[in-house]
Amino acid sequence: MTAIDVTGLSKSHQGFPAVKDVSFEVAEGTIFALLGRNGAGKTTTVEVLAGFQRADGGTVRVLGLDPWAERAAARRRVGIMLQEAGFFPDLTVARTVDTWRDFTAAPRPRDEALELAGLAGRSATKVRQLSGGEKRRLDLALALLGRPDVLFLDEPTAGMDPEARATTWEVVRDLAGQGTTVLLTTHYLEEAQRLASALAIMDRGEIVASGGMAETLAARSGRVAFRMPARVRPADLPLPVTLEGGSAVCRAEDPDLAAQTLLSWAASRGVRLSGLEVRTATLEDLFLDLSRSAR
Ligand SMILES: Nc1ncnc2c1ncn2[C@@H]1O[C@H](COP(=O)(O)OP(=O)(O)OP(=O)(O)O)[C@@H](O)[C@H]1O
Repeated sequence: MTAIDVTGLSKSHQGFPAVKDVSFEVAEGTIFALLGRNGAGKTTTVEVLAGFQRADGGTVRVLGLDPWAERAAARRRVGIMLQEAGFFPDLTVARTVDTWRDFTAAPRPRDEALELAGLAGRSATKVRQLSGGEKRRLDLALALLGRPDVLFLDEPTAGMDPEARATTWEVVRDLAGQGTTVLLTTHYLEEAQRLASALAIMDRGEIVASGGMAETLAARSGRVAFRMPARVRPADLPLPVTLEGGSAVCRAEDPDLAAQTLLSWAASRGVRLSGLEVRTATLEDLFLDLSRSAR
């Protein structure tokens, strides 16, 4: 079942086309990463999906509902964590959650939400005394209050230390395991690669790559890197390489095969390839390749 369906979405801000003809689908119970450089149009897309902004063109459906026209019905089933949280700084964490609970149908108990978001024990703290990462966690606790079927998380781990990030991703993974559909944006590509089963990369308002995570990465070149041996010139090697620092880097669809070719060449000449590193494409490779070609 498709939980989120975006077809031909476009949205301008004061004449500036922030999102142009964007289409993607998110399957129920999966984690989908919406990625892109600053200003690519991710937040605008999420805000349209969350019903905060009205699309200029195209169709958007969340659980079959139009998030703008059927906002009340959609809101009951989604949890939203945007980049700018509007908290009252003088309220305690507990009061903030309780105030939010009053507006939520069948909310989770306060302590359960705080525990889930990694804020257990901080109930009595005033919001102004929370760190940036802790404020993100409070935001997550509020997004989880209504046991949403769909969660929109716009840079949920911004400002968190590595341990807090890992805990947050664990929560997200558990929620998806229980059937929640999660659409998130993040600049932490390694974590997105581990967490999400599908992705779309946006650039200047358009989608430049999308699909299943595994398939999308498998279709990209992997790389073999090694320290360039003394007295060997790139032209001597059996495969084309680029020099990056002191390393020779060979991009290949099948990096294992490329490594074998290089190693047998080296063995036949009594050359040693040290620091050899073989890996399939990562999300970061894909992202950087796309950014380079977009420049
Ligand atoms: N309210 C607004 N008024 C005018 N321009 C806007 C507005 N909101 C966003 N924009 C512009 O639209 C473009 C897309 O912005 P958006 O916030 O959607 O990008 P993003 O991919 O979420 O970026 P980031 O990673 O920095 O959060 C940017 O060029 C931004 O300056």
